[in-house]
Amino acid sequence: MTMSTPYPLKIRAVWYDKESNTVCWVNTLKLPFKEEVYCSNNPERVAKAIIEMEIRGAPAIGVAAALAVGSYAVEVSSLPLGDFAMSVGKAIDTLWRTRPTAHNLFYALNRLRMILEENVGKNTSPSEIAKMILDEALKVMWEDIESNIRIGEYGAELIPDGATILTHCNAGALATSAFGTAEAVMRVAWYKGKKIKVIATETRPMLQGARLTVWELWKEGIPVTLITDNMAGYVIRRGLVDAVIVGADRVTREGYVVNKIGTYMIALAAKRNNIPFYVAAPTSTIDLSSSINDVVIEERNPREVKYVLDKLITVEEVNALNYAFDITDPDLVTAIITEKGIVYPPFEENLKKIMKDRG
Ligand SMILES: CSC[C@@H](O)[C@@H](O)C(=O)COP(=O)(O)O
Repeated sequence: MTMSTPYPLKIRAVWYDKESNTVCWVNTLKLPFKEEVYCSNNPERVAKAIIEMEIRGAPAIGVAAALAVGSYAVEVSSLPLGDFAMSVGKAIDTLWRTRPTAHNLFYALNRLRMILEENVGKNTSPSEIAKMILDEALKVMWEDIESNIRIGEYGAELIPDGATILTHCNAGALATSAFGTAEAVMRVAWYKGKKIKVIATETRPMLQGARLTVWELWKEGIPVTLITDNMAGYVIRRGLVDAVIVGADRVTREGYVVNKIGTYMIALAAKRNNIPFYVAAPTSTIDLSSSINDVVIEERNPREVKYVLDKLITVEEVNALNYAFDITDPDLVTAIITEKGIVYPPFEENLKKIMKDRG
């Protein structure tokens, strides 16, 4: 399955290699210093890559997990049906437990689990089921790329020529399969000739902004300025920012946006200073079945806070908190840019409308 795209896919974060029947990914932990690629169809290895953040960003996690299950299903398709079903079910469970917050992971794995269960019930042969699962995983990947491009096209309309956009974390190609969400908006605006500039926050503790967003925009030729996270409020207050655009890991039915830790403070500053705060997210990130009270905010190893690029920066024994995500209230969000269109408040009502044909 291939797809021609109206814009170049200059960076691929996650893809399928047919020849070796593996999922391949760029190890984002090594960027921007080294472009290291790994390929595997071992669910445990891919799960480790997600947990340790070689692969990160909500859509990229979903696509990688789907392709891991798809390629693994093909790998074990010579097993008898019962053993095949058990092995693939176990692979889905392993990937399910990797990171708890991004909805895309559960969305993608649920699609594959449904195919497995339906067809095991019908006594379909393992090789046919494996093919269906792999095809579905590839569909998840292409849908992701397609959504990113649509998000870019819808979002670019909101961006005035010459605008300075502030973004947080990395919602670029490296957080998806190929094109990005918040960065898709910037890319398309840029390709359409809008002379935008971007301010990227460094995004402690894992530095996705400094390491990944800056690298991606640099490669694209889009002017980018790096700031520390704690500069965002002042930079906005000084009038240096025309709009904020971020991605999301999960959008709840009420329109709460769960995204990288630090997003909430930026949204507050944007509201206070009357600049728009946009969220770019595919519908695979929107979970109408979750209310804000159900959301699990991942807490990661405190070591990530105490060390920067493997260098200890504090007293080794100190306690550190490491919430990976925060929650932005719906009233701080100007609009959510999806592949189906731009959603404005009231979010609870309008998200429902846009999600109607998503099922
Ligand atoms: C298009 S990616 C949107 C989000 O996944 C992104 O902003 C983010 O918070 C990523 O967090 P990470 O911990 O790097 O996986």
